[in-house]
Amino acid sequence: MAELFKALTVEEARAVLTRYLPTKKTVTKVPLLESLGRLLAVDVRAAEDVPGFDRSTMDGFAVRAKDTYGASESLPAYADISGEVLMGHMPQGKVGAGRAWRISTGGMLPSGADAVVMVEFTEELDKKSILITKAVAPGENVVRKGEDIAAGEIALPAYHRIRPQDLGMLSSIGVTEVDIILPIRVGIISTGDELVAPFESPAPGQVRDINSYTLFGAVAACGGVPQYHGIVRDNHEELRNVLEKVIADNDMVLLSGGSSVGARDVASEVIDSMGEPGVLFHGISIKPGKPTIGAMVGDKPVFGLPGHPASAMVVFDLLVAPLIRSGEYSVLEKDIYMDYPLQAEIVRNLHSAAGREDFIRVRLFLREGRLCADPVLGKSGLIATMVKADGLAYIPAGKEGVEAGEIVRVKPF
Ligand SMILES: Nc1nc2c(c(=O)[nH]1)N[C@H]1C(S)=C(S)[C@@H](COP(=O)(O)OP(=O)(O)OC[C@H]3O[C@@H](n4cnc5c(N)ncnc54)[C@H](O)[C@@H]3O)O[C@H]1N2
Ligand code: MOO
Repeated sequence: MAELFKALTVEEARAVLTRYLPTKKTVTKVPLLESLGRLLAVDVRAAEDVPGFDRSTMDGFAVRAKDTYGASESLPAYADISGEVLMGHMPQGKVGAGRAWRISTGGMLPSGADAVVMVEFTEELDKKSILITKAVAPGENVVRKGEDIAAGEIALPAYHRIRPQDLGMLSSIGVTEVDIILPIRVGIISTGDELVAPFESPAPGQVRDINSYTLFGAVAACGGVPQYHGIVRDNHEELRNVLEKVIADNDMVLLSGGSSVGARDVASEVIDSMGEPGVLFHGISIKPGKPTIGAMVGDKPVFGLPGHPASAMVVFDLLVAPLIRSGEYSVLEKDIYMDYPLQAEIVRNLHSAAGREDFIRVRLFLREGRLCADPVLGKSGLIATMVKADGLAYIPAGKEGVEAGEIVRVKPF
């Protein structure tokens, strides 16, 4: 069992978890329209070219580009109209020298033609002939066969999370069923004698449960399947019994509260007693979120998140979200800066102890075109601080605070 509050750095916590995390994934087939937001289990290759033929991207005339060379308004090129492309049909015939075929946007280019002149750059002399007032280069106003994706190419790689545009790509290559990784089921438990459900009226000394709800939303937002398991009292026996069932029913468990060092803080002892290897660390050198427990019970990660609502969300974001999102546990080793893509000017001085990574809730705004981050003041027990914030700013361990005007890295919510 890990020593109480021998705090690890985030990097160390990620590394120790990574050592124990399972690599297995469960794969299932779902209809294309049910795959949105899921992770692909395998590389998906295109079996055929898309488009399957050269297509016009404009309404106009299909021509041989070289017949238009030098054409201008003052010296137009002349062409005979020798055919018309019907949408959805293969043109019967060939575009010969000095000829043009009427074509609509999306129509199949007739053989012989290699470009399309937009209708705006033509003048119809009569039903049979046009003047072309602008030259086109070969391939102009045309999408080539296989230009969207070529037969044999990987359309989408394994572990890719399917977005709306990916549904379009899959439909274009005729994929109607998709192999996805089954989303991680995450059991959520709130602990505390003071907690009541949201539909209850809290008596003096009681508060409504917040963490089950924020964590439920956070799991779903990452593409996991949250399972609400309610409130458990600060009691060894009760927590053990609930935890046993929740671990059995899920791939991962999130407990919140009882992770500190108080007399009622039972989480660490109970988690450690559930099975090997047990608690891997208890305490991370971050603010907020120091009293965090990371454990594995068999091949299932179990996290004891701090009770303060903002702290629980910050730790979730740091350690839990990457696991759920990626479906591939090794991503925990990724550089933290990858997650903080924005650079913003902090607008107040902030203190931070050296040797501790700080995650500051910030409001974002633009000042004279520059992105600025204004820290949201308030304790980590206040959910309103998360509600008012637009993101988290990151202060690395090596820094003893930041001064107004300094650039910080920010992750938007
Ligand atoms: N002497 C010390 N006290 C505390 C320390 C410390 O280092 N020494 N750490 C503080 C920090 S930082 C945090 S964070 C909290 C962590 O506490 P626990 O994880 O043990 O959680 P609890 O004591 O059960 O609760 C803390 C706080 O959060 C409220 N809470 C808990 N669960 C929920 C929930 N589901 N919904 C809403 N609010 C919740 C609870 O009522 C407490 O107010 O410990 C500090 N103390
Ligand atoms: O870590 Mo506590 O989480 O600072 O509020």
